[in-house]
Amino acid sequence: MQLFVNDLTVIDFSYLCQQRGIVGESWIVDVLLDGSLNEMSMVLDFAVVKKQIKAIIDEAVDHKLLLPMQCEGLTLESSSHHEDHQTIDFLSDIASYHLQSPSCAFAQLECSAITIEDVTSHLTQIILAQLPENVQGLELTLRPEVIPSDYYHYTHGLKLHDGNCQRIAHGHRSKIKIFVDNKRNSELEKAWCLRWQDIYIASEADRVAQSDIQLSEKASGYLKPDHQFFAYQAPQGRFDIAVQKRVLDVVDCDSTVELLADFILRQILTAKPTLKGRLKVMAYEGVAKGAIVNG
Ligand SMILES: Nc1nc2c(c(=O)[nH]1)N=C([C@H](O)[C@H](O)COP(=O)(O)OP(=O)(O)OP(=O)(O)O)CN2
Repeated sequence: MQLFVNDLTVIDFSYLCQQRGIVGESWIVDVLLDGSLNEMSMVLDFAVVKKQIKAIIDEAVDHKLLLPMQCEGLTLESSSHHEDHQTIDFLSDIASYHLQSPSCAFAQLECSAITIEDVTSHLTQIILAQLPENVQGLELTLRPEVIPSDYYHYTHGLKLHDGNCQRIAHGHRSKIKIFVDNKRNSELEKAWCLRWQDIYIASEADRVAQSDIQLSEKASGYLKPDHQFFAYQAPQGRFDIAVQKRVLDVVDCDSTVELLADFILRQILTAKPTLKGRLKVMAYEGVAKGAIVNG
């Protein structure tokens, strides 16, 4: 007997990519279970699928930075600044990134590049080990949302969030809809998707001096003149990141989707003041959720 739950959850995360740097991503998860019926005549109670399997996925990869441990450009070490924190030095083809985070903000995968197949088999192993005996098979499908228009991939952290969004390098793959006089404007949408293609979005308020950043001991040997530094203390611990200007956008607000929508609107109006009163920005954060501003 098979049991399915489609759209069980959306995994919002970032990963290290040798070619693209740090990439924000959102994958929808569908689950198919294979098993015999239990004493309730069920393969598994939907409530258990929805709560327990989702919780396992959240704990394993959601809102984390996924690390391809066999990637040559990656070095992961224990932090010398804080217990249960780790540092990352990542030399990608387009920029170098240096981070310190509580260990729970990273997920290690034994592969050289993060792919849907690798994450699927990583999660399948973890979940199968925790299912009751009558469930013998598990087929997970991870899939990006089908988006017929432009979209961007961004990575950020929300220091004020009391949940996992405080992690300084988690991200999303998000579409954007921009309307002028109630009509979609693909030119503006394309421009923002180019600007925020594989971007790290930092808040000006989190900027720190180089002397105050806490990274690995070897990081200083890799830093370039265009590295910029951001750090904050949040409930899970201390977070630090050094990012090069070419893969960075610094906003004058927090990076909640409400404030990003407002940032986009303000930036468009600064460049094109004649659009005042005619604009609507609908910014998504991952799949099927976001914020709308008019102005
Ligand atoms: N009003 C807002 N709420 C939240 C924002 C935001 O910008 N505005 N942002 C976040 C985080 O950035 C987070 O990455 C997105 O959260 P979400 O995927 O909804 O998080 P959960 O894992 O809690 O939800 P699931 O349904 O379990 O995926 C949070 N909130």
